[in-house]
Amino acid sequence: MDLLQSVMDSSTHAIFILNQNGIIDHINEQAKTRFGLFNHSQYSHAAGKLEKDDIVILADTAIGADDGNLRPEDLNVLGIHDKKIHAGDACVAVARYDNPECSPVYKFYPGNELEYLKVETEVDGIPVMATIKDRTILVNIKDSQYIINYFLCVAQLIILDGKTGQVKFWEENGYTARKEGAGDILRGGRYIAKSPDFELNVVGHHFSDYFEGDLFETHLSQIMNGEVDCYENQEYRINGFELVASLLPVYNSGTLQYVIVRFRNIEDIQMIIKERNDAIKIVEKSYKETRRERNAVQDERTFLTLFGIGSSADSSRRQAYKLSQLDCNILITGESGTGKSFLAEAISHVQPRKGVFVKVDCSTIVPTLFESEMFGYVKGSFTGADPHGKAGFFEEANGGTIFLDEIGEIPLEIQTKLLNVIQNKVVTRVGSTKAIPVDVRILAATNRDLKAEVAAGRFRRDLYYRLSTFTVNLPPLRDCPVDTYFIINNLIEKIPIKYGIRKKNLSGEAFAKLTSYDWPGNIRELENILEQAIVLSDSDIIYAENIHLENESQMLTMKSRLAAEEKKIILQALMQNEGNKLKTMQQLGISKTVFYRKLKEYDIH
Ligand SMILES: Nc1ncnc2c1ncn2[C@@H]1O[C@H](COP(=O)(O)OP(=O)(O)OP(=O)(O)O)[C@@H](O)[C@H]1O
Repeated sequence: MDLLQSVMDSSTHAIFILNQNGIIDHINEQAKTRFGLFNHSQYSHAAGKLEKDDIVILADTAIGADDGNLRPEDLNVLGIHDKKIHAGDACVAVARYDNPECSPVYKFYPGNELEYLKVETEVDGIPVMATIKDRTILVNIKDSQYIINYFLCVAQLIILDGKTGQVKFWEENGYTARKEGAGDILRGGRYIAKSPDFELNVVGHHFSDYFEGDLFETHLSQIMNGEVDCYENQEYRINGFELVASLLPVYNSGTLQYVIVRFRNIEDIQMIIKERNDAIKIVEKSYKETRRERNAVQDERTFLTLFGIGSSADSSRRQAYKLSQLDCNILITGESGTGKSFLAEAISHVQPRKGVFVKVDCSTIVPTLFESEMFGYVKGSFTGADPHGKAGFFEEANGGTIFLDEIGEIPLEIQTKLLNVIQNKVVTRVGSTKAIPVDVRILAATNRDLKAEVAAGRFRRDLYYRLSTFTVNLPPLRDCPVDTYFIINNLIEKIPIKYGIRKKNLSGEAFAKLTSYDWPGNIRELENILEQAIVLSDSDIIYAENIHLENESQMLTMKSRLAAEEKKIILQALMQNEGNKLKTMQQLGISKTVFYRKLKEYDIH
């Protein structure tokens, strides 16, 4: 055996080496096993085809998928003419081939959500049982058992000789490569002999002669044409198997010589796919169950889907939806990053009130400009003002909604004016005495404990009661881990769109890593981590090692360190300028707005 072959065989990966024309030059033992290129069982059968009166046992988890393109009409040869059976349905049947006088025994299950399907019968005194359960197809014929495990879909076809009752064919891994899918055989195709020493020799043949997969073929031809450098850890469907492969070209003096096709360790992949499918199944199940209970309007469904129907934080979101339909003011509370702004925008989309949505981040407004920014000013009110005067945020939001984010930051004197707006539905511009009527819905949010702020005299009690009549509290992510599933699902759709990249999938392990973390930074932190993982990972699958939770905390530390440095610089500059703020901001080269925001952020008086 040559050295290259020994090296390849010692790998845990399935490897093919293709020449520059796509012809298989080398294949290792793992690849032969993976694709069923040799017979696993100790039994043999001769080559042949279906004959009239043969007994056929068919168990297919999804008609038309990984079964040699079986079509519902192909079942006619088994005496099954059922218009209710469609492509994608699961089906189990025991029947005679090409004998219209014999009635088939069969069951089918619509769609691909099959959990259990079983047929038990007797043909010519031979007991037969075929079951699809727990990702396994099990067929019992007298005392023999035939088992095929699957992850997405598979079909088992067993043929008993119509005269002798002897088993003359059964499916084994590799049936697609051998063109022995159930569809091929029911349509009259021949099957080759199996024996314990049988091996299908694919070396010297084009890869696509035996292995089918559209995306894989596209990528392979891109590599062959030199359009793409390489593909690493991409998800492909080949001969019905979900696989992860890398396509690595080998050049000699600038000319393509070979393409190494390396499939990741099979056990790994099967585990990853199983974990992911299980996790998704659990989520989908709880989603469907809750949906079944409800008979809600489309808007409510869309609204709740954003946050995860059936999640533990569901009650606050349902409450938020109900409140959105009333024209009342709403206070949204919750720790930083729990999605308060996101919820406010969602409310504005589903509420009956139309008009503009004006978002105001109260923490970024310089105290001296608060009044004019909020309520506007008339011409000549103060130096530096727009000579024509200006409408404030409330006037801008007239007829629509204003979202006051970080409402706990509003200075006391402005709180009084805000109360006036709420009670009398009018605003008075700075420099004017004229009251302008405004019709505005107020949504407000804070991560502060406003009750404590009231007790400390920093927030007006009457304003607090006005705002908090309808309060929605968003719990932190750690208190409702189920929400993480839904948010992850939203984010893995949203992030690739934001960055204009392909959608990526999470491995089961990555999913588990994300859901077992307690997310002190809530959804914002989860979003940052997922963004990093999705944008920076090279493959279409996000593995656990792509999720950098520790790095994130280092990044936060870095952020807080930078903030501490910035505060130090501002304090030093203030000292040098003996507290003169104008001189300090000039020395630092920052605008008045930024300077005052920093003073506030770092609590410098
Ligand atoms: N249900 C959700 N699905 C997807 N992304 C979400 C969801 N809720 C929030 N986000 C995202 O999480 C991030 C943080 O949300 P948001 O800014 O609304 O939090 P917040 O509570 O207002 O934070 P802060 O108090 O710090 O202002 C945003 O980027 C937002 O788009």
